[in-house]
Amino acid sequence: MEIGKLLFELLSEALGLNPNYLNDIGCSEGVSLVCHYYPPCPQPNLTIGTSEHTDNDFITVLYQDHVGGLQIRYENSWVEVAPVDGALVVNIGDLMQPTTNDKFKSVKHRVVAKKEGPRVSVAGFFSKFPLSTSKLAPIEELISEENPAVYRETTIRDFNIQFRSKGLGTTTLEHFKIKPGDADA
Ligand SMILES: O=C(O)CCC(=O)C(=O)O
Ligand SMILES: [Fe+2]
Repeated sequence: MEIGKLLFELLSEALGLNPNYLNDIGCSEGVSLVCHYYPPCPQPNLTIGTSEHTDNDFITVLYQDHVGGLQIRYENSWVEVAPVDGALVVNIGDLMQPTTNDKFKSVKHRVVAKKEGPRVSVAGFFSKFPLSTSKLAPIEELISEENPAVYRETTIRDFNIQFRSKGLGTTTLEHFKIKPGDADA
């Protein structure tokens, strides 16, 4: 929780906002921990550890052990995120896009299967209570005539319902994007 709060302060500053902004709107309100255990795989080329996806949260603080296998999508290729002893990986999640009007984009990632192992990782997902009816919309200070809102207003609850109806690896964000003609409707 402490690391998350500090990260949200830094991210607020990077957006040109008051350092408390993202914490005040509840980005660090809750964290859920998911522990993964990847057994050694005799034929890694036939399967995948965790399939390609973006996380359904504001940010993820991830611990991975020394085995490796985490990859992020960068400029149309998969890039290894090599384990660094004592380091945590921080990923931007989907909820950050409607919040920052696409200033921070969620990162696509996956975990490949390996002959070595087992591999253990612990992901801390910073979000709000899944059924929270609190507003999910671009921060007003980040919207202007030159930067109009990319997403329509929704709630954390409705975003999660949409996410769960489609499943991991799909783009929930597309559903909440403002499309040409929406304003006339
Ligand atoms: O095991 C990992 O390193 C990543 C797991 C992951 O992407 C997730 O839990 O969302
Ligand atoms: Fe993930």
